[in-house]
Amino acid sequence: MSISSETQVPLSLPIIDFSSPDLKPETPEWDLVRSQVRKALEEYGCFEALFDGASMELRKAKLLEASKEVFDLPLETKQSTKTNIHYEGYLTLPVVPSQEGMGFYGVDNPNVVNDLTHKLWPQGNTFVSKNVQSFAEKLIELSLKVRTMTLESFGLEKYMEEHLNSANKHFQILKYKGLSDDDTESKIGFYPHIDRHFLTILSQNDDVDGLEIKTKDGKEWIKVKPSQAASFIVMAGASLHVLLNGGIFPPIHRVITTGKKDRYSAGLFTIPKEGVIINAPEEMVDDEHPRLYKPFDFWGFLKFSNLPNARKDITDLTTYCAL
Ligand SMILES: O=C(O)CCC(=O)C(=O)O
Ligand SMILES: [Fe+2]
Repeated sequence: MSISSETQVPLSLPIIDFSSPDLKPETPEWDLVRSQVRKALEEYGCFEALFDGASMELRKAKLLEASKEVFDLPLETKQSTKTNIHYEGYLTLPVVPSQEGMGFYGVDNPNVVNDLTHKLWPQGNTFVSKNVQSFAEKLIELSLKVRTMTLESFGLEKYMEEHLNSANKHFQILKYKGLSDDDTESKIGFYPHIDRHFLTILSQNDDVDGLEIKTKDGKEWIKVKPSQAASFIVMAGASLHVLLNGGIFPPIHRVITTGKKDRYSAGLFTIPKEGVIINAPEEMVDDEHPRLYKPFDFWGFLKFSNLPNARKDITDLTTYCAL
């Protein structure tokens, strides 16, 4: 049988394996993975990472249970976690009412997770806090490897410590309500956007897909179908793009809800600390690569790109930096 010219293999993301116990700096294995990371971030702005197979599968299952416990609480209880920090506590977006999130800002501090679970359950909830923390810890480990490799691949070792110290770790669990019986078509679960911070690591539950990532040429959406249960999507954000003077790019992505089942996902976000000014090192600037952005204040950009007329794509960055 001949294959029709219409038949196309669906696009997929590069897959990079971080699971080897020998993956340590200054080994041939590290250098190989580092070059794969660099290529993927240049060409796709993201990749699928395999990391710690069996242990992550178990952690993922526990996190799913913990997420359900959180989102099953009464709305008022969830709302009581809100503070004046943008990322902290319960979060909903008026334009996408089917989505809700719970954010642990500064997740590497055990008090943050404990305090938040105590707001949700006066007596605390060890199952939730332990599992949130241990899941986030593994993602922090992966994000540290990716950030280190990325800076090394551009020869920016001398800025490593400063960069690694310049970010807070934020962990968020998310729920997207499945379609109701009246819904006849798929719905937007999360509108198309670029992430604004340095780096995102996403974990979607295998049985409900929905994440789609736009190709660099802007022509196609890649439907993300993780190749294994224990895999994660690593994605560059606008702040990393600014730091590397455009050396990598932040991809546009969205979530589409197609089935009746609720979708749960979780992410680790590496967010520039307040007061940090991001400026591409001189090593990243030459005649062929003129400086793209003036010194960049992430928290100012966050406010700007939250305004109702923001486009949620890279043009927000160019507009903000031209002000
Ligand atoms: O739920 C997802 O898979 C995507 C979430 C996302 O894009 C975000 O939180 O920025
Ligand atoms: Fe995102």
